[in-house]
Amino acid sequence: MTQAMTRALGMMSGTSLDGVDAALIETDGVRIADFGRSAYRAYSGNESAMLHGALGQWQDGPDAAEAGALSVAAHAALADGFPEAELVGYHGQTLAHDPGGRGTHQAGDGAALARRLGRPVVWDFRSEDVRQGGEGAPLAPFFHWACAEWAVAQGHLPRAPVAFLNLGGVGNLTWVDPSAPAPEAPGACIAFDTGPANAPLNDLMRARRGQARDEGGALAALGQPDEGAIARFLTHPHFARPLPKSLDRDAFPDLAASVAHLPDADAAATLTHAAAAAVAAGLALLPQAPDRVLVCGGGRHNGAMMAALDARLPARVAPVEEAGLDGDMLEAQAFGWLAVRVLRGLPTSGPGTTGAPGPVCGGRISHPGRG
Ligand SMILES: Nc1ncnc2c1ncn2[C@@H]1O[C@H](COP(=O)(O)OP(=O)(O)OP(=O)(O)O)[C@@H](O)[C@H]1O
Ligand SMILES: CC(=O)N[C@H]1[C@@H]2OC[C@@H](O2)[C@@H](O)[C@@H]1O[C@H](C)C(=O)O
Repeated sequence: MTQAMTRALGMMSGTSLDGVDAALIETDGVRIADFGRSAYRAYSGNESAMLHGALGQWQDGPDAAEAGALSVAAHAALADGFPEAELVGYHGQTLAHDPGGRGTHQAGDGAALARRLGRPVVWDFRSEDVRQGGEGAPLAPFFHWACAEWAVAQGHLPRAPVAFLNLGGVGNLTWVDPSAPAPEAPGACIAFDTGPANAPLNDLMRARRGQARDEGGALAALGQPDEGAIARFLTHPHFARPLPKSLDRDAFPDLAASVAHLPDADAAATLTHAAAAAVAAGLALLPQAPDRVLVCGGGRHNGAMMAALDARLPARVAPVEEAGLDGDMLEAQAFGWLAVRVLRGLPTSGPGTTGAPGPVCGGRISHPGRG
């Protein structure tokens, strides 16, 4: 039986703390019928500074309520431009993530957003997975299965295993078999957080140059990576952990310290190559290497990062646009697609993606007027 399609708006504000992405998607929570328009709202300097100051805080932290209110207001302003969306998927701002300890914290009250928008909002996507013993992240992998299935149907990809690599503040990778009948089917998706991606590089650029990022990878392209520092970085326990696994944004404090003595360009090149080396270390743990790695997220705009991946991965590396997808909006689309899955009672994660013991139906639905 064919399920009705829902037009959902997915919204994501990632670990880079640069702003909020929003994108429309039409789906039954399994297949993608259509992608829609999208928008981005950058955080102001003050907003970004506020959120940076709140990083690491839990629900009872001194700035958590203010960060949550900021997040709700920013998302509401963006969602107002999408009156056609029947349902909203709201990720919230991750401030802390420690699935084996205190849990995971995405600031922002979805019930407040639902009241403000007068539309149902699906939110708190990660807690249930953590409660059931999973990592709570990454959650885009089931959507990567849907993207692969869509791209195969459109003739953009062969029906063969492929990997999606997201390079945000943190990196995550999904190995997908588009022949699998559903994302929760055993063997359909294997996913994990690769390591730091852009966050340490952004922090370096902010500290040394007063800039938000290494535009295009121009600075890193002028430097030489310190291979000794990269080899030490790869001794971090994360890289020996079995898949799947997730990370907090600031899980690698020693990495920044290891480039402190280097000139700016060499420091940028080292952090860029460290991100790529982390991906290579993760790929080596997969039972079957993909022959193509499709890159999404802001890091694919960094030429030095793409060159480093090309040099270090045993696979062909290409932006996800090669498969007809929008690499800047994939995560926002993911949370629209996941919102529809929550509405339909379908699983949002499972053993292959978060290490949960079985399929997990995560997410909470808040209806306007009902809380
Ligand atoms: N033109 C560019 N040149 C260099 N780097 C870029 C460019 N555009 C984006 N980036 C990098 O990508 C980052 C944003 O990526 P993205 O929006 O995918 O991350 P995010 O959604 O915040 O994070 P996450 O995937 O961790 O949740 C920027 O902070 C910057 O480091
Ligand atoms: C806890 C958390 O917010 N994790 C983010 C972060 O940013 C990238 C990586 O680390 C990934 O695990 C996740 O985001 C994406 C959207 C995910 O869940 O797939």
